[in-house]
Amino acid sequence: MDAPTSAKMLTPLDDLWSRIDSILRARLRQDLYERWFSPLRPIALGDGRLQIGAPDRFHRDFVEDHYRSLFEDCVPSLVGERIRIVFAVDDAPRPMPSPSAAAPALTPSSTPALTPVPLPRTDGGPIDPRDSRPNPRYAFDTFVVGASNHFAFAAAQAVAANPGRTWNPLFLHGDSGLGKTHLLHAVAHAILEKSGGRVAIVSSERYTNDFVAALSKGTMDEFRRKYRECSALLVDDVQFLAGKDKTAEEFFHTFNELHDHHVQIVLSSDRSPKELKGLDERLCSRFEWGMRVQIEAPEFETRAAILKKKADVETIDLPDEVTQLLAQHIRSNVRELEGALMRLAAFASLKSEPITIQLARDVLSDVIPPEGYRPSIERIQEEVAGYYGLTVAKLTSASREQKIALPRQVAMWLCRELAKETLQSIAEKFNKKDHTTVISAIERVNTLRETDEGVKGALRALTSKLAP
Ligand SMILES: Nc1ncnc2c1ncn2[C@@H]1O[C@H](COP(=O)(O)OP(=O)(O)OP(=O)(O)O)[C@@H](O)[C@H]1O
Repeated sequence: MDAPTSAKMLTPLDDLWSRIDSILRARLRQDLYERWFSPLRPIALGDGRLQIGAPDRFHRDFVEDHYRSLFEDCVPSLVGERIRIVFAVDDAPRPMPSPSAAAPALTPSSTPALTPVPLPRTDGGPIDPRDSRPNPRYAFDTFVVGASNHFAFAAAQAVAANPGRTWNPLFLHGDSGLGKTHLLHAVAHAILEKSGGRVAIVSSERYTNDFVAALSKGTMDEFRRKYRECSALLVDDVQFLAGKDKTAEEFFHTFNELHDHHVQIVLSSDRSPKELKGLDERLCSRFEWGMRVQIEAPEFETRAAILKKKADVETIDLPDEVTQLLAQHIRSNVRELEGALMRLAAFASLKSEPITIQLARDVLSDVIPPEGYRPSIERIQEEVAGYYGLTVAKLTSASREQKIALPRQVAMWLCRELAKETLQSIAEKFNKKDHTTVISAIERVNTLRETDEGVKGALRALTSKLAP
């Protein structure tokens, strides 16, 4: 981490940062520290928050995803109060560390009062060409392929091998944290390697911000050059274009121009084009012109393989039984799976202990339930009611309306599967006289979970919430 430049004139921010730095430097493995923490620096302290700058957005996202809890654990004890940690991109040139900036001793009593310092401007600035660079960590060879994502992987590789000619656009969709961004960046790398030039890879939020900035500064020509003069355009999370009519219209014209010139377009979204509400139909129908592929939540073996690969890359010594424990309990989001691994590795490093089942259970108690844990029927009823926007009273009523009957059947199925309750006790908690209703509910859900996307999604989301 960049050290403050003068020990004599330490501001509260510099002083706090020196303390955080010396804790992390002293306790973390050196390679971990050098790689992720040394490039960070403090930006501002005040109004109950500490803002930390990372050199680019990949670095920021990684530290935010994986190490936020480390800061949340150590900073409040240094300042003696609750404090919010905010990560931002801060790529201004960094001063050389000064040898006089040795960290002060770590005595809580010498922690200075927190004097607010001005926060940096957040109003944009010139378009940074580096925004369009793909993240080097997201490549095809770091992506683990399994049944849940092999179509998406194959489509991404096909598009990268023959950009603009195979499927244009390629539209990847699926729940959060399942690897859509990873594949987008992998395609961008491969196209850059193959044909050079410039690829424009951007989140739809960034695209929107750039568009708004260009409008207000009168730099539309520059904006259009950025997004139209490229060998591929890859836009992440296009669902955020919904409701932003002017931006979506500009994107529509960009899409048409690139498509007409056989420039590859790759898009990702958390839902399919048909489900994109609030977005011009002409645009949504264009999203279906090429290939649309859904990425599903990875199955157990893929989750375990992802953990193994990640541990290899980060040189983390991860025993098989801990891999299995994590893969068994963290099911629906690879980002959370990776986050758990990194949190575990950081704590093992801080405590100078090897990674064991016990350490995993201690550190990850929020995502790994105690052995033998089963949710109660009441908890299942609450979660199911919340998921479907009902009250528990409605869920357990005698109503036969489909919008209540289906959630009730889902809840009964979960009570049997997760809570392992008897048919009779489930019937009682749903105000049914006998258990034949429960049997029919379970049979219906068993059929629907094979055929109905809505039920499949509900069971996945509810299971991961109730039995993490
Ligand atoms: N199959 C996989 N193999 C290796 N890493 C994966 C895989 N799937 C996801 N990841 C990793 O999980 C993390 C989250 O993935 P990513 O950001 O691509 O998800 P996403 O689908 O774009 O999520 P969101 O919709 O929230 O943006 C990344 O670090 C990514 O490298």
